[in-house]
Amino acid sequence: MKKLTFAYESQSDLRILNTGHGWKVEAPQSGSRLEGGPLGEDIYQLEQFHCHWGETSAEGSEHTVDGRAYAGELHLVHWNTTKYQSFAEAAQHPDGLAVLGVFFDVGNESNDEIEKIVSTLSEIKFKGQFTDIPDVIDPTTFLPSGLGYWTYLGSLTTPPCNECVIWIVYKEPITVTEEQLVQFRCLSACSGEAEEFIVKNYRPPQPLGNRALRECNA
Ligand SMILES: CC[C@H](C)CCC(=O)Nc1ccc(S(N)(=O)=O)cc1
Ligand SMILES: [Zn+2]
Repeated sequence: MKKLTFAYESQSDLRILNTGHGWKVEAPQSGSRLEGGPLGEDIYQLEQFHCHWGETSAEGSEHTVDGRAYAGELHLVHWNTTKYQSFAEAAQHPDGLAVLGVFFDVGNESNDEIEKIVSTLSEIKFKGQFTDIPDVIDPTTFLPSGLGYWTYLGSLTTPPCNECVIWIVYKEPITVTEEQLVQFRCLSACSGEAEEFIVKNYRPPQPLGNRALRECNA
C-alpha cells in the first residue's frame, strides 16, 4: 500500500455536543486531506471526531488486538470528497468514509489535546447540549508517533451501521489518564434532570467473515 498521508488545519471554536451516546466534535475541514494507504486515488476530508469508552479501563475500545481491548478509542471520521458531494451521500457507499481509530492507554500523563475536550464536558452534561471549544484544536496531535496501522472494510459502529467505512486503526495507542476517562463517564444520556451516565458506549468487535485485514508498518 502507498503511504497514508494526512494534513489537518488547527481550528478554534469547534462545536462539541453531547449526542446522548457520548461527545462529538463537529470539525468539517475543507482544508484537510487524508489520502494514500488503502484509500486509492481519492481524497478524504475530516468531518467530525468522537470517542468510545467503557465503565472501567479494562474495556472501551471498539477494536481489539489479539483479543485485548484498550480503555477507549478515538475516531476521526472523514468522507470521500473526490467521489461524493456530501457526507450523507458518501455514507451510502463502501468507499464513502475513512475512519482513523486511535487506541487509548491509561497512563500518568494526561493528554493535553484530550484535556481541551474534557474541560468543556461540564457545560454539555445533558443530551443535546453543545458548546464551543475555546482552545485551538489540531487533530494531528491526536495521532500516535508510530504510524503503523491495520486496515479493513467495515461499517459504522452505531446504527444504521452502514457498510461504508474504510477502517484505519493505528497500532500504537496514545495515553490518557484515568481522571480524563472518569470525566467522559460523567456525561448524561438524558436531556432532563434524570441522570443516566454514559458509562460505556463501545460496540464489541463483530466477526471478520471473509474480509481481508491488511497492515502497514510505517
Ligand atoms: C447518514 C450518514 C450517517 C449515518 C450520519 C450519522 C453518522 O455520522 N454516524 C456515525 C458516524 C461514525 C461512526 S463510527 N463510530 O466512527 O463508526 C458511527 C456512526
Ligand atoms: Zn466511533
